[in-house]
Amino acid sequence: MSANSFRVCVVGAGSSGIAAVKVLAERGIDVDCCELSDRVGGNWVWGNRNGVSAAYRSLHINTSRQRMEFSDFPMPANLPDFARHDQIADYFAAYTEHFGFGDRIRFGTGVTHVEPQPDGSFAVTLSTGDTERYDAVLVANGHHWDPRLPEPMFPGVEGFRGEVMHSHSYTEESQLAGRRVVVVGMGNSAMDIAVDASYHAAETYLSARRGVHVIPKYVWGKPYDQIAGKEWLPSALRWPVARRLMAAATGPMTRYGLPAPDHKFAQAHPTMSSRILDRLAHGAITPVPNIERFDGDDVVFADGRRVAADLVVFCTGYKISFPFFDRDFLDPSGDNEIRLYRRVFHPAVPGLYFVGLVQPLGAIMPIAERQALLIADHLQGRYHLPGAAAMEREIDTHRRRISRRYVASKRHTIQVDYDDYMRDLRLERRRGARRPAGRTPADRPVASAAAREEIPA
Ligand SMILES: NC(=O)C1=CN([C@@H]2O[C@H](COP(=O)(O)OP(=O)(O)OC[C@H]3O[C@@H](n4cnc5c(N)ncnc54)[C@H](OP(=O)(O)O)[C@@H]3O)[C@@H](O)[C@H]2O)C=CC1
Repeated sequence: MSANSFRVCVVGAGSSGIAAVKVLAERGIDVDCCELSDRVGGNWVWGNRNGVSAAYRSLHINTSRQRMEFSDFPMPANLPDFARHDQIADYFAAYTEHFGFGDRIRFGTGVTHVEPQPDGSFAVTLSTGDTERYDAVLVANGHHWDPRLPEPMFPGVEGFRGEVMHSHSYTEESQLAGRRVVVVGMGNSAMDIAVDASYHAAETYLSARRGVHVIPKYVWGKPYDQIAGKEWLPSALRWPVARRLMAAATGPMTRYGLPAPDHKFAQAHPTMSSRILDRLAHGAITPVPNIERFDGDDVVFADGRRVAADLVVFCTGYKISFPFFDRDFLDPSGDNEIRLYRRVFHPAVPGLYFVGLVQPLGAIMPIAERQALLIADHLQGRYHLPGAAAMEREIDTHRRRISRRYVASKRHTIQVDYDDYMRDLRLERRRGARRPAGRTPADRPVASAAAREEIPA
C-alpha cells in the first residue's frame, strides 16, 4: 500500500452493497467489493449461487416499486407495483450495468476474515486465500441469511416423525405438496409460505405466538406504503392515519380467526399480505396458537389441540451475523444487536461502516443509498462524527426508543421507521458537515490528503 493509496472494501454485492459501491466509485474512491455469488442482488436472486439467499419461487416484495427504487434509477414502469424476485434481481443488475461499476466487484470471492490492524487499516482475507490491506471496510453482508430457530426448541422435537425446517430452506411449492404443513410465525415469510401451502399442501396450519396487524398491499386502490409514507409527515400523524386506514380496510384480525394483536399498529415490523386474509377467509388455512410440544407424529398447540403433521416450517426470523469478524471483536449473537452511531458508524473503530443493517418499516435500498452518501462524505473528510460520548448517547437514546416503541423481540433490535430515518440521515449529513473534525478517534480522516484531492467534488 503506497502512502497515497486509499482502498475501501465493501463486503457483499446485495442491494445495499451495490448502492455503496456505486456512490463510492462515483466519488473516485478506490473501492473493491467482494461477492461470493456470480451476480449482484443477494437475497433477491432465487437459487443464488452464494447459497444463502432466502428467496422462494413465489416471492414478491412487499414494498411498492416507487418506494424501493434507487433515487437516480427508476424501476421500469412496466413492472408491477410489487415486483417479483427475478424482476428485482434484474433491476439491480441493470443498475450495476448502467452506472458501470461492475468491474469493482470481485465475483466468486467471499470475505472470510476481517482483522483491524494497529495502524488503523484492515487485513481482509478472501476465500481465495489472499489477504489484502484496506483503509476502510463497509459491511453489507445482509441480515436475512442466518436462520434463527426457536431458542429453546420446543420439547419432543427429537422424536417428531415429520420434517422440521426453517423458512430459509424453503425454495418452492413442491416442498409442501400433498403434506400436512404447520407454518410457525407471523412475519412476512410465514404469510407467504402459508399462502403457498394453502394451494399445494394437504392441510395448512398457521401457528402464532402473538397476533399481528396484517396490512393489505392496497388501500383505496393505491399501494399501502404510498399513502402515509412521506418523509415530511411526522410519525405522530403518519401512524394514526395508517392505523385508521388499515382498520377500515381489514377490520379486526379476530374476524379471520387470528389472535388479537397484543400491541398497537406499527409497534411491530409490518406483516404485509393481502392474500393471507383471503386464504383464511376461504378456510384454506387454519390458525392455531403457539406450539407447546411435539409428540410422535403430532404437533401439540398451547390450547391443547393436536394435529398430525408431515412438515413444520419455522418462519422464526434471522440472526445478525458477521462470520468474518473474530467473536471477541464483534459478536451480535447474544441480543441480536450492535451499537452503531446512526446505525452506520462503529463508534470506536475508525473506518468500519455498516450499510443496510436496519430493518425498516419500508424498503432498504434508498436507505442504503443515503447511508453510503454519509460514509462517502466521511471518507472524504466532508462529514465529521460527534465526540465519543455524544455517539454513545445517540445509540442509547435510539435503543430506548426502540424498546419503548416495539414489541420486545429479537426481530426488532435494528428496526427503524423508514421516513423518519431517511430524514435523519439527510439532516445528519448536514450536521456532520458543520462539525469540527477529530472530536473522536473514530473520526480520523481516513482518506489521505492525496486521495481527497483526487476525489471530484
Ligand atoms: N415479500 C417480502 O418482501 C418478504 C419480506 N420478508 C422480510 O424478511 C425479514 C424476515 O422476515 P421473517 O422471516 O418473516 O422473520 P421475522 O423476524 O420478521 O418474523 C419472525 C416471526 O416468528 C415469530 N417467532 C420468533 N421466534 C419464535 C418462537 N420461538 N416461537 C414462535 N414464534 C416465533 C416472531 O414472533 P414475535 O413477533 O413474537 O417475535 C415473528 O412472528 C423481514 O424484514 C421481512 O419483512 C420476508 C419474507 C417476504
